[in-house]
Amino acid sequence: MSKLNDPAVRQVDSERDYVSSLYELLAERLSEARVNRASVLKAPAGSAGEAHEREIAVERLAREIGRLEGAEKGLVFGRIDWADGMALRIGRIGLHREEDELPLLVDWRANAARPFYEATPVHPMGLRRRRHLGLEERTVVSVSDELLDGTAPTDEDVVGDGPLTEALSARRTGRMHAAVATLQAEQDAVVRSAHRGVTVVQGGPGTGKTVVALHRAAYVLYAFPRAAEEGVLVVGPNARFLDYISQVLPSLGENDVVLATCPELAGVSTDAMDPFDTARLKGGSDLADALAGLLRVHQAPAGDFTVRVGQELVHLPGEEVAAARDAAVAAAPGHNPARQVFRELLVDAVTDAMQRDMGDVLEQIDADTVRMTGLDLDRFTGAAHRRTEGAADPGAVHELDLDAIRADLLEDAGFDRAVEVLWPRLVPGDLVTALLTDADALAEHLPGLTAQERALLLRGPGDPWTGADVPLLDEAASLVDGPPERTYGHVVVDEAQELTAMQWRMIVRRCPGRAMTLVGDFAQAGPVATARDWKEALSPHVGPRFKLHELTVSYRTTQEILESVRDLLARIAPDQQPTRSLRSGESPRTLSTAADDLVAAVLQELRAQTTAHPGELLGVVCADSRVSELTAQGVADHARIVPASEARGLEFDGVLVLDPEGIIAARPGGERDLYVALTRATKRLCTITVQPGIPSPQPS
Ligand SMILES: Nc1ncnc2c1ncn2[C@@H]1O[C@H](COP(=O)(O)OP(=O)(O)OP(=O)(O)O)[C@@H](O)[C@H]1O
Repeated sequence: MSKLNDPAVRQVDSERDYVSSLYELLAERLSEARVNRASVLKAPAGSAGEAHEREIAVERLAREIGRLEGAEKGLVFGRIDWADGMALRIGRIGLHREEDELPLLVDWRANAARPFYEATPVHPMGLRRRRHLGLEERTVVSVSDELLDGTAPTDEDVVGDGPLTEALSARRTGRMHAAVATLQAEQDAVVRSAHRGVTVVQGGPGTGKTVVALHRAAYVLYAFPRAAEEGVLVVGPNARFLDYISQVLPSLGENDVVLATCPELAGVSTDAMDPFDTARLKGGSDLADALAGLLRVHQAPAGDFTVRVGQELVHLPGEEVAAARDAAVAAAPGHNPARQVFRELLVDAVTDAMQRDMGDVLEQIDADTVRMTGLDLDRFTGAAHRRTEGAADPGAVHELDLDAIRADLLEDAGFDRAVEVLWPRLVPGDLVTALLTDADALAEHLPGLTAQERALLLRGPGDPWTGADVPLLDEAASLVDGPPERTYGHVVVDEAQELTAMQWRMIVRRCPGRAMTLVGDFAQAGPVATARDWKEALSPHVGPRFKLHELTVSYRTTQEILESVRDLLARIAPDQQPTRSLRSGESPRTLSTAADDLVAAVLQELRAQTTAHPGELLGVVCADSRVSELTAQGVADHARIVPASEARGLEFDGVLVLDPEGIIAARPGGERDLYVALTRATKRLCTITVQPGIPSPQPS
């Protein structure tokens, strides 16, 4: 068949004009936005108000430019056709010629695009055909059709290998790509869910949990304007992972999502690590109770309050102080803001007491005058008001004085010092230090721990903060200064099985509306995770109010690799059903070497793989302690070296897992680290075991 008669070529040609007109429209919109921004920037801003408005307009236009630029690559990827001939093109963003016209390109998140993801031959949703378009730069290079209504293909249809197969067999680049063109129905159901509360996604390795989490973030921005206005946050386990996923949302035209690790959220940077036992203990929610208990010790615990005002000593009884404390705690979240309220209440109480005392003194003077002179001064001065509590006559002389005294007291350093004794101002870190450096405080506030466990928590006053201290510092900050200023309308957490109870608290604090998408796999939990399942992790925050979805198909790990880890999975997560895979490939291989020869064996294997499969992305996963030696020996020239503790979520075409026993032994729960390591490859897996018993061959 000549090329011209080939239906695939004809269909590709027929799509090209339409797609190039979409790119022209995109370029037009982009240049309009750039021109608008330039003219806004040029316009003079006379007043501060105008300058502010200008800033807002520039920001809005910059966002729009970012959105349009982000959508450039793979702008349009789909088309749906109804039996009556109507067709819609689906793409990363929506494009209209005029606002009130039908869109030339429908945003993938729009309702109109739903059938593209949801229609099946069993439920075609009125569609005849779903078409995927493959683009190179701005040109259509392939089309691939699925017929959904049972009709036979015509010469306008190009039925072939699905685009999913193509997407899955593409080489890995070290950065995750959007899967917007090939989201599968069970994934799309989560992404597009109308549920605004807590959505949980459980699934084995490679089932697309990260894909779902990120596309869900983009969907929330599109479909839930209120949440979008309040901002969307994506939390990941470490910087390496955030870098891996960093391109996905911008490529969906979304540049405003905040990506952060827990330490970044807390604004604390630290490399120091606790031993795992200590870290796990620090992750328990009883630490939050302990910090709150310790804080209460600093909030007017008991006793009277006596303060000098001018020449007077004013005394407040303990009950009055306690009432002020309770009112302050109820009025303001946070120790320091509540201290301010407490101080004001004490000022009121002191001035009231002075007023009472002054009334008593005046009464005494009146009585003495009557006794000594027989004159009733009140009758002459009409000053009976002065004994009343003042409201009756705001002009009363001593009432004005009391106002002045109140104002003076609020400014008075001596008064503040007296308050400081009852309710000191605190710095969050000091509260954590006060708990963790004092064996008595630990014993008092963590009565549920054994002496041995408390000893694990004890730290020296000058010790650096560790990763496990970060949520404690954040907790202390919220106890001391009140809730975080920056909160979000929707929070997405990836690798959520990793979070400790204390980390959950810091994340939930940033999402007052409890609108979250949480994805993870408890079979992959690291050594510090404190919960074993979603219920345990979430019930303190939302009780049973979360919607659980399960993903069942792996799009990364081949069936052969999944088979090879089946026994391991049964040991680490006996309740979990093995995932099935859409991919099949080579059987995993195992090599064995003497300890001294490990690096040489790694280099040899990497060279062999590079020669056999040029251009593929290779990863070497090993116990963390081996990273520096491998780097020094040049392994990083051939592959990415990934410490097992940071392998979660990542993937490579080919993976070498070094010394599995070493990975298991490196940390508690090491079998789960090994499971993560063994499930990172999309194509081939090679495990190199170390046999210390085998001596290295001696050069002859
Ligand atoms: N619908 C899809 N279309 C194309 N590729 C997909 C799809 N779903 C998942 N993938 C690909 O499969 C791989 C695994 O996806 P992802 O990382 O989201 O899985 P995961 O469940 O988060 O894995 P892990 O449990 O290891 O963290 C990625 O390369 C991803 O791009």
